[in-house]
Amino acid sequence: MTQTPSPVSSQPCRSVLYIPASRARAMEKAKTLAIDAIIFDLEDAVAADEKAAARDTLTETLSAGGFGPRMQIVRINGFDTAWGADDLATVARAAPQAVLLPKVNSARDIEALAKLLEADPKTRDTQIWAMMETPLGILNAAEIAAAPRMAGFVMGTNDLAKDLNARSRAAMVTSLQLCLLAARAHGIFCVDGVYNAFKDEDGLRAECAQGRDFGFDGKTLIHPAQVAVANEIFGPSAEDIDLARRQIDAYSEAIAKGEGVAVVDGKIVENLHVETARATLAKADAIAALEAS
Ligand SMILES: CC(C)(COP(=O)(O)OP(=O)(O)OC[C@H]1O[C@@H](n2cnc3c(N)ncnc32)[C@H](O)[C@@H]1OP(=O)(O)O)[C@@H](O)C(=O)NCCC(=O)NCCSC(=O)C[C@H](O)C(=O)O
Ligand SMILES: [Mg+2]
Repeated sequence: MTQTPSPVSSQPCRSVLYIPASRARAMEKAKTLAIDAIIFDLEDAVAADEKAAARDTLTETLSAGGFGPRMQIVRINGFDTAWGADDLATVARAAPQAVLLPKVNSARDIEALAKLLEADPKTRDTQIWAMMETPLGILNAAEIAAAPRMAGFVMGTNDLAKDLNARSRAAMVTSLQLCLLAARAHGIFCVDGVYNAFKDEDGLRAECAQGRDFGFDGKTLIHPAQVAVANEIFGPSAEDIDLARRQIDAYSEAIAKGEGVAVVDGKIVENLHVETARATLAKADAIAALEAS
């Protein structure tokens, strides 16, 4: 029997901001930013000799709270490094919603982490997100998405470009789409990689639009200046909402007349388009609720 994937939730995941866990002031600033999720980073953005202090700063910051509805995710170092085990102990103390494992290669990496989380009562409900950034991980995307506790993929396009020896985003499109296929098949979030040139708003806008059209839920970001563009591009526009309402109304009228198909703006509207329209409205409602909170 085929497994029915659970639908991706309407929970907004448009803007996912990385913050080095060593930067207390930046973590404080995040409480004022209109971001849907935060990745508190203990991995690449924190130098080796700052890791221990960053763990303490992170524990204090998350224990103090104040992040409201923003999803809290902690990126730890891998368990093949000297820091992974201590980072996981920090996750148990700081109690974020999710832990993000870098450089995931196979479902075994996730299963091992899930066992560790299961063993500690403080992390029994912690979800797992995976950095998709190695060639082997990309090839194993489907089994990784299906692994226990998996809630989301984050594309690591810097590491992936390095490992592929790629010089363009075009060279990574197959990898991005393999991860999207796996995420959609298993009903988990899939968030696009970062845009490194954080002062180039036009470039960011173009890459966000491409990521949205591919099907990503949102974009990982490295600077507050990138937040507004990601929220705009990955949220339904006024035109999207208007079209969704008109499609739902036209389809209801068609059904009332005993017809299975409506036409809106010269294009057919069937049941499947109405599902998409309802999802658009649900996302718009979720964003409005978030912004009102
Ligand atoms: C890139 C930065 C080092 C720039 O920092 P800075 O010079 O401090 O920027 P500004 O002076 O313009 O900052 C203005 C204010 O904004 C705050 N700020 C800056 N960055 C952030 C942030 N990420 N989150 C929250 N707040 C932030 C500053 O504190 C200033 O605030 P205030 O003083 O109150 O006015 C810096 O932006 C940075 O470190 N960015 C994150 C880098 C990072 O996390 N990199 C790792 C993730 S990317 C990655 O690893 C991808 C993946 O694995 C892959 O393989 O692709
Ligand atoms: Mg990386």
